[in-house]
Amino acid sequence: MKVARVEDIKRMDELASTKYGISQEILMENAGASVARLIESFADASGLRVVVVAGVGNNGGDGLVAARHLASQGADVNVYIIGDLEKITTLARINLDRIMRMGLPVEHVAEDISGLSEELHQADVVIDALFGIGLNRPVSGLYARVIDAVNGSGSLVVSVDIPSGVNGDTGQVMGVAVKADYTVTFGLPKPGLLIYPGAEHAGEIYVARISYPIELLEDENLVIETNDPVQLPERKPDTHKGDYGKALFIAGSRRYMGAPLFSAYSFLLAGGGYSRLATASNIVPYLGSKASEVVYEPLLETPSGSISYANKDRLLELAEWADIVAMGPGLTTEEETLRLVRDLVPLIKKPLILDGDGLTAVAGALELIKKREAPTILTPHLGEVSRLTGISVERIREDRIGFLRTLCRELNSYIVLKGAHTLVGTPSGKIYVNLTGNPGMAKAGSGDVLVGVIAAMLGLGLDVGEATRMAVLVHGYAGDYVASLEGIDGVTASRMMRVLPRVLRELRENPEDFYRTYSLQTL
Ligand SMILES: NC(=O)C1=CN([C@@H]2O[C@H](COP(=O)(O)OP(=O)(O)OC[C@H]3O[C@@H](n4cnc5c(N)ncnc54)[C@H](OP(=O)(O)O)[C@@H]3O)[C@@H](O)[C@H]2O)[C@H](O)CC1
Ligand SMILES: [K+]
Repeated sequence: MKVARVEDIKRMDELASTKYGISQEILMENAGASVARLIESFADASGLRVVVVAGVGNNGGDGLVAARHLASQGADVNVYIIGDLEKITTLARINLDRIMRMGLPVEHVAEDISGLSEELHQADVVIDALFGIGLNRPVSGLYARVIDAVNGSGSLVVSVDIPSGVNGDTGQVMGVAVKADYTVTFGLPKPGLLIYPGAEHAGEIYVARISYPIELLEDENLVIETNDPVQLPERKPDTHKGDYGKALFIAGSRRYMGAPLFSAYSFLLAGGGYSRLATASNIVPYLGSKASEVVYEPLLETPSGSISYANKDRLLELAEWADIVAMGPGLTTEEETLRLVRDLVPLIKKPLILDGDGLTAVAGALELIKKREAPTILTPHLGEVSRLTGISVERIREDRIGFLRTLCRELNSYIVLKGAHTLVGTPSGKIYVNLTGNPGMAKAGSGDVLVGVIAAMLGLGLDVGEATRMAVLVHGYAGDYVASLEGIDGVTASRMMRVLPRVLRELRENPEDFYRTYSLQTL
């Protein structure tokens, strides 16, 4: 499903009326009606005590339309308007007029919110229609007090379009924000509903169809979309291991033995063909006993047990043999090893996955990545991408998607920006918001499994963009699968690795289960 930023929605609105003659009034009527419809789907409207908290913009207008629909179904609706009535929009004014003529109790809250607070506590349902995509500054004063009162009401809260106070594009809370049980968003989901903390404020998201033409909903100019599964290529009967990708993993050290194991073995468990692990010779016997299907290339070590620079030529030979190269997991930050990584990055003429210490090696030396011809996939978490670019985590959090789009273009790379939710960016500036995964996965080793799965998706024959985003989806799905079996605290890299084959079988045989679990509901 496409995801629409505020600017996208404004363009869609413009086109809806200029190109199709679909007026804002029609859109508002459908929007408000969809909010009422959601509420009627879980509660009998007659006698239902509903409090609508409406701003003076069109978000408020939607709330007033919902008030009218619910009242006409017999609900007991009280409406509170917050804001300067001099600035009320035309459409909000028209709908305010309609409900007043219907005799609905409407109160304009200027300063004292005691009446409103009392009503909020008595309400069965509160409709939050203060701000939507028009939020353009931190919430303060009376609005902040009203939002606190809504959050403290203990009533079920339905937010109109976006929980008021959440930035629709970035998911940041602008001072204070409504914590909703449900959000009914119009036309297409906004990024801020899918990125934390906005995602946490949205509750269950329903995407309401309000009669935008399909062409607008699927417009190629919409650069963000939810990360939906791609069709996995069939494993043909008459094939041999080389057909599913020959992957070279340059990983591990005497200190980190799990990382190379998780990445090289996950590749095989996610369908990869030939897994070759070039690692510190000292740990090969141990790893060999853990994963005998992996082929090992013992490497010369530094005194502290990291991969030494002397291996450079041998590694370039191995890269020639491979279809895919992954470099970084568990390498350590020993200077000699980082120098080796920096020298290898521009010389490896195959798709290269850079993770963990491999990213540390190129931090501040991004031209090494820019001058690569073969595809590059980077898999940083927030801290790593901050080190990589020198931009603070706080700055990145202000606009993750904008930051990622710029970085992918600059580095001509596919970048997995791990987090909640993980984002996948492509060099052409497309962004995929991944909806699988859970906080239990934020553990050592989890990222190493992802490296192996990306290599496996490439080995299965997906193109780089599809392979990267499908791997992120599979990885999160595996994490959710283990969390459902073991509880969220039991999600470990080895458990995730073990369930990879089952997750792939699920995606091959029952993709509808995926959609049922992860797709945003439409209304
Ligand atoms: N195309 C659609 O998706 C449809 C959208 N609809 C609904 O319309 C809103 C957007 O309505 P809009 O009037 O543009 O803005 P809001 O209602 O979100 O905000 C109202 C005004 O509030 C002011 N504002 C912004 N931030 C703050 C703040 N922190 N404190 C106080 N006031 C604030 C701002 O006006 P200013 O003049 O003060 O800047 C906003 O304009 C959309 O979300 C949907 O719900 C249509 O009804 C259906 C189709
Ligand atoms: K709202």
